[in-house]
Amino acid sequence: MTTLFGDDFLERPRRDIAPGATHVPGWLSLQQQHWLSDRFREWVDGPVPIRAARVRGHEMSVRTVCLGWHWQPYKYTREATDVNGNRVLDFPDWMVRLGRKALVDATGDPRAGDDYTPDTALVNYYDENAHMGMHQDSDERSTAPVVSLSIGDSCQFRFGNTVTRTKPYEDIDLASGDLFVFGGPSRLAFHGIPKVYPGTAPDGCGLAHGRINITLRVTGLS
Ligand SMILES: O=C(O)CCC(=O)C(=O)O
Ligand SMILES: [Fe+2]
Repeated sequence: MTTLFGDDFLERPRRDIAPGATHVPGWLSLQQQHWLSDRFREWVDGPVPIRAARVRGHEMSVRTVCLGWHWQPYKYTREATDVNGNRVLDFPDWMVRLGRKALVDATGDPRAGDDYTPDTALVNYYDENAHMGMHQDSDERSTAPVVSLSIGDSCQFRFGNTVTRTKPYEDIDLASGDLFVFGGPSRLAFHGIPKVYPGTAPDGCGLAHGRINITLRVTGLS
């Protein structure tokens, strides 16, 4: 029998990791994960193909496609000048609503999303060998929170401090459907993905291999 509040739910409660940083396991239903996986395939086939950004001459192992604004190290542009020059897809209205709901659910404050209008999404794809080094999300001019969604294989997520990319940090597993929000005093915390756990994507999430991560952000640009 499957129950709504089975072991998985009880073992992985919502948890504050640091002030302003909250992990909400299982936030997206399987159906929502599947729907987002389908959208991912449309974005990949959009005007700007998914690509590995080059950071100081090295290709990242993660590949990224963007909505609203195109991120390239270390700026946002409307046109993907480091790919094919095309303008990226518009940021969808439903993603604004999704971001607002995420803040409400992560904080428990029904008003937490009222002033939140994300205008860019970085959509990352990790194959089984991909990882992301410790970094800050600091190319945005706004201090509004980052909303992060995970679909597919689980990964190890390292969430650190705002001063150094080294310890203290905490390692947390992010699974398919999980929400992670970091804002306030944690907005500029260093974080990274040391590894993906291949073969851990749940049946029905819409992704057979690898991991999709979607981060919603406010660029502060106009
Ligand atoms: O994949 C993740 O969960 C984090 C991605 C990330 O930190 C980023 O895109 O800046
Ligand atoms: Fe990041």
